[in-house]
Amino acid sequence: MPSRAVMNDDPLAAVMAPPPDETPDERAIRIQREDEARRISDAIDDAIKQERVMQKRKKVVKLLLLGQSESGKSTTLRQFQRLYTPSAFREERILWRAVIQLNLVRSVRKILDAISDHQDVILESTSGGEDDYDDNAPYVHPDLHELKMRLLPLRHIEQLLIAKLVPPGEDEASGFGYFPASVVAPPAASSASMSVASGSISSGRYTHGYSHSLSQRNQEIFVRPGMALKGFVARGKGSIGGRPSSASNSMDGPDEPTIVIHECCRDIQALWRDRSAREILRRRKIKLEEQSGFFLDDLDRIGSLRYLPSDDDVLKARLKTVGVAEYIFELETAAGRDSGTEWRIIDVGGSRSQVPTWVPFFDTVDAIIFLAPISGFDLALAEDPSVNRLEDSVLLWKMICSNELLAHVELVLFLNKCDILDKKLKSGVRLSKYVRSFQDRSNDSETVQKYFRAKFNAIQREHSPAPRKFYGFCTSVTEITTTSGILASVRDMVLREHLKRSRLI
Ligand SMILES: Nc1nc2c(ncn2[C@@H]2O[C@H](COP(=O)(O)OP(=O)(O)OP(=O)(O)O)[C@@H](O)[C@H]2O)c(=O)[nH]1
Ligand SMILES: [Mg+2]
Repeated sequence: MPSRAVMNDDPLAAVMAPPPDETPDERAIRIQREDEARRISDAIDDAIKQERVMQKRKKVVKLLLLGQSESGKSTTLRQFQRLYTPSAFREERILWRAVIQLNLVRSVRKILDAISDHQDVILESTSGGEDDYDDNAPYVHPDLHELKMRLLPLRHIEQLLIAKLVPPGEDEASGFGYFPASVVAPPAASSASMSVASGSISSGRYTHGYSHSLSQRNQEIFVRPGMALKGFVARGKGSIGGRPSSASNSMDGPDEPTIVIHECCRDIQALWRDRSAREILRRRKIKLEEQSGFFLDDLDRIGSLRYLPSDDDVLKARLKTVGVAEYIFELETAAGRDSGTEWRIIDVGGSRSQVPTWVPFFDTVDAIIFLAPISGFDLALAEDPSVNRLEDSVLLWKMICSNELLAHVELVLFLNKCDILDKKLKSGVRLSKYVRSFQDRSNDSETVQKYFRAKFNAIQREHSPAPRKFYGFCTSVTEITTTSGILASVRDMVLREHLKRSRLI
């Protein structure tokens, strides 16, 4: 037994030492307590060891979502969450209300701005003409100016919603101007495999001269992963990319935006149905219904004081991503060979300035889902009106296919927004006007999808450093049923290839 003097050198031993006047009974109780503490401590150590072993055994699959801005990356992530962590998705639906309200209010403002810039059309009014809207839509309001005045409170609501969603001091949104979806970009040099026409764009359709002030007034609201102030929070585990925070979105009762939107509902409806307003939009080539975050046809629901976003609403909401974020999914609905797999899905911002931020993830991913929105063949990039969206997608696809770091990474192509493509083609827009190499093929959705699939496949074959399989899907990722099936196939394929690779290693 160490002497008292030696023990005093060790302050811990001094504290732990039994009291000098301990009785035999006290000693027995103390020893019993110490044994119990040791048993608990050993159990904790064992649990930690077991956890480490589990971590080592756990399959981690990394999936990267790539594609230009508005291609549908974050929507695909939301679909993934809806499918595999449904309770988290359901819980978060209410948090999207403010985003959807802002999307709605912005659509209203686009109409009001267009009206302000086109007084002449209001005075002319409209009778007949080549309407591409519902002919039964009543000419509701004889005085659009009066309507505009009545909708003024929405300006304040827009500011309120922005303040609610964007953290203070975050002013980068000003760098992202809105650009009308009907704008046609003059394509730059045609891409090698798919020539995008340049000469066929009539000056009438090339309308990107849309007033500068208007584009500034329509900055897109974005979410920066990791923004944890009062705006958006990109939580890790099981949470969704670009999800709004709950801080100011309680179900306690209708908040100010909900009340004001409810009160303005009839006037918004009148504005949206008004023939003069529709004529102005038509002349300006503004097709709100084809733009992201279009909710004007859902006013009855969204204008309700008790509005709770549906799954479809959450998938249709538009919230731009800036930056990169990794989301960890432990699948709630895991089954069979999926159990124990941890999915890490990386969502990136797709606008041009953000492409360099993708690269650091290239050497650790198992698979990439690349989204090419093929409905954008007649549109310009929001961030660069001189670049055609389809051409930009082709160039990005080529860049990804040819990248040496990705030579052995599985590439899955989503030719996305097929629903919009279908509507566009049915409305009479001819693909051959924009994509010359399409020539005189039939202008129907099926032929067009087949054509794009073949072109993107050819690019992959030509540019991949090593041969690889082509996984190409025609998708509309806002649609629930079709997307569920496709994501299940992708999940199985990625997992299968991942397992094969781990066995090889
Ligand atoms: N109709 C239709 N809309 C879609 C489709 N895919 C995405 N969208 C909508 O398009 C908008 C843009 O989609 P996002 O998922 O935000 O696009 P993103 O690629 O994440 O864009 P960034 O964050 O800017 O890089 C959203 O309002 C979506 O609801 C589709 O297949 N069909
Ligand atoms: Mg996004």
